Amino acid sequence: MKIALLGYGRMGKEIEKIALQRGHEIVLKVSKDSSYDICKADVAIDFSIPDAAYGNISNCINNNIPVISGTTGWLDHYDAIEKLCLDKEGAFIYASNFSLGVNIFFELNKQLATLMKTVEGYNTSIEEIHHTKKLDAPSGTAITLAEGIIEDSEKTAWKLDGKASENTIPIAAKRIPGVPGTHTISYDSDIDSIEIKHTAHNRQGFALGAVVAAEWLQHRKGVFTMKDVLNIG
Ligand SMILES: NC(=O)C1=CN([C@@H]2O[C@H](COP(=O)(O)OP(=O)(O)OC[C@H]3O[C@@H](n4cnc5c(N)ncnc54)[C@H](OP(=O)(O)O)[C@@H]3O)[C@@H](O)[C@H]2O)C=CC1
Ligand SMILES: O=C(O)C1=N[C@H](C(=O)O)C[C@H](O)C1
Repeated sequence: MKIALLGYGRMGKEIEKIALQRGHEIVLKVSKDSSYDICKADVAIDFSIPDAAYGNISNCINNNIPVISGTTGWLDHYDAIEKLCLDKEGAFIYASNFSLGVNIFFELNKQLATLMKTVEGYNTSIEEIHHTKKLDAPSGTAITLAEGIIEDSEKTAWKLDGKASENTIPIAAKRIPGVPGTHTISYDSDIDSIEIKHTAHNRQGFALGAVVAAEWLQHRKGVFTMKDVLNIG
């Protein structure tokens, strides 16, 4: 597969290593806001910055190139991308987190939320820890986790770094040098606490998931998620 890397930072470089190991070719490496010819690629993988993701993704779809995006912090435009992709009969996958472990964790989070609905007296909260270079907060993964809880509980919204009301889930975003990504869901009562936690030890899982998703998407049309790719949930 000929892959275009839209964003050649920490993730772009990690994806390059894994793509080469799996026998693919990197035909384009884009960093900064520059013009580029996407048409030489079979598939594009966007791990750029929040302000650039919409432009990168729409450029791919308009040129009929299947595109994977892992960039977080641009989801105000997600519906517009979904519509563009369906109108143009393109192929697109967004995931806040491409790692297999986190996608299993997403399912575990939903199952725990369903169980916790049956008991009283627990306060729900989410904590995410990332490296200090991260541009957005809360993390896309923390938002997906909050949405998973909201789907099957009385909670209706999440709130960053503030005091949550009864129906909102507080998300604490911490920044510590070198941390690839740690997410914890806690249910605390006066009697006890229940926690589930995912810790990424490095970026390999995110990168492998993105390359596997690109391989899966190459010959498909439509808007998909990692649940489709991994066939879980
Ligand atoms: N979904 C997932 O599994 C994961 C998602 N992420 C997300 O991926 C994104 C990238 O993370 P990370 O690699 O750590 O960040 P980096 O800051 O290391 O890389 C971002 C890259 O995007 C480049 N860039 C800037 N403007 C543009 C543009 N217009 N078009 C293309 N590239 C551009 C930057 O170039 P320059 O340095 O020259 O400015 C830089 O190379 C973040 O949103 C992060 O949250 C991260 C890990 C996993
Ligand atoms: O910026 C990062 O590094 C990460 N971003 C993603 C997110 O916002 O959830 C995924 C992962 O946690 C690493």
